[in-house]
Amino acid sequence: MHPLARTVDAVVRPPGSKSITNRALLCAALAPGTSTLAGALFADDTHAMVDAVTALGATVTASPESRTMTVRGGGAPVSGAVIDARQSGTTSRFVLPAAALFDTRTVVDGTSQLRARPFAPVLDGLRQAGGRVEELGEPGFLPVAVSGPSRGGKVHVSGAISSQFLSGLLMAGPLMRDGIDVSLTSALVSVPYVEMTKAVMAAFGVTVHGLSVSPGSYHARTYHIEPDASAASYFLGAAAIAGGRVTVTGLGTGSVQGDTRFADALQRMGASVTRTADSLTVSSTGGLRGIDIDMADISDTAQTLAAVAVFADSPTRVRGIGFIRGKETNRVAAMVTELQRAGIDAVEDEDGFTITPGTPRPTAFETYEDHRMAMSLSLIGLRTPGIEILDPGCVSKTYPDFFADLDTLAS
Ligand SMILES: O=C(O)C1=C[C@@H](OP(=O)(O)O)[C@@H](O)[C@H](O)C1
Ligand SMILES: C=C(OP(=O)(O)O)C(=O)O
Repeated sequence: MHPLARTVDAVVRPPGSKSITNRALLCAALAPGTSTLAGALFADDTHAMVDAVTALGATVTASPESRTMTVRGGGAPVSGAVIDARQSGTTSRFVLPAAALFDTRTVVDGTSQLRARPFAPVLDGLRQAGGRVEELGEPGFLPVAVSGPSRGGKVHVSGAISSQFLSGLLMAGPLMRDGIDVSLTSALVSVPYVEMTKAVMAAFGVTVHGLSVSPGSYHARTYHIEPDASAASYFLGAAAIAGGRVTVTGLGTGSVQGDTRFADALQRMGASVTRTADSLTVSSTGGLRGIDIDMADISDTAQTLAAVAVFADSPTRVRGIGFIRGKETNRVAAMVTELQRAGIDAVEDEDGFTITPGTPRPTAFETYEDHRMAMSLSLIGLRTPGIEILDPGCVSKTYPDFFADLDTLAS
């Protein structure tokens, strides 16, 4: 990577939201009729979901050039379906309850990385809802076989390690005989993602009251997907690090993505933020200060903030994100280890990390098969010479063209 020669002044539009694309694919697959998803993300995680809903009986026609997916929904899985969710948490956690709507047996599996991530809360929830669950490996982990039909009703689920379990149960809920009524047994992390689930379900004709949904049906429709706000965090972070201005289009004040709040964190650090109905702009003249911030709601942007924190003039403490140790990698340990590798004083805390600003030395960063390690650490290369990102191809999980788009900041 080469540091930027000057401040940035760019307008970018990241690809479609992974989280919205995967929710819309599932809701469309459960809706009789044909839906059109415009602005969809084409990346490993959404390809995994396309394959998953196809195994559940949907027909998906994808057109990468026009960023459109057409979904004929309302089908049923063939007997003995095996779904490979690859590295995708959303795909795996969302399709398990959907597969358990049907009386056929479906196996859900993934890469060794996904096999190491937790699944117990959604499996417990499914059992309470009357689904049959067989853990084919270690209890609480993939691979898992499910069958139904789940009758639904009252279920108690932990929200402490992921909100995806709750989102998956809610999306299958209207097709359960008794609907579903979820009670949380702990505080919920990643709360805005549950609001997003409700918003996408509502768009496909299903209303969730609190965490309760009555029996009903989804309705096919044309649905427009916003650009990905987590992906946008790298460009907004770049404006803070390099100075200058970046506008992200398509992420307006009405966005359903909590990660747009990353801009508020940058504002607290001293950047300026402007929001319009269709855009989000961060500008900075330098002089960032460290902050103390709870990122439990927006944890996919914690690594981005860590990269920005390196260039502030006082330490940054990120709290509330202990649960990101169970993501693609142990993100708390990985970020601290890599910043230390660059000579930065970074310390792991029980619920996050503390980063003291410094001057990074030239470093080849390990990325741990974690797209967000690669994308966030690349921001350090915007200011520091001699930064190399190892295994850069891991960004294909959510953003295959990331490095090409990052290069546009230099033009
Ligand atoms: O529901 C979703 O689309 C997501 C929820 C979050 O996960 P957790 O709820 O596991 O924190 C987030 O990290 C992930 O990238 C996408
Ligand atoms: C945690 C992530 O993804 P998932 O849980 O969907 O695999 C992510 O994209 O940062």
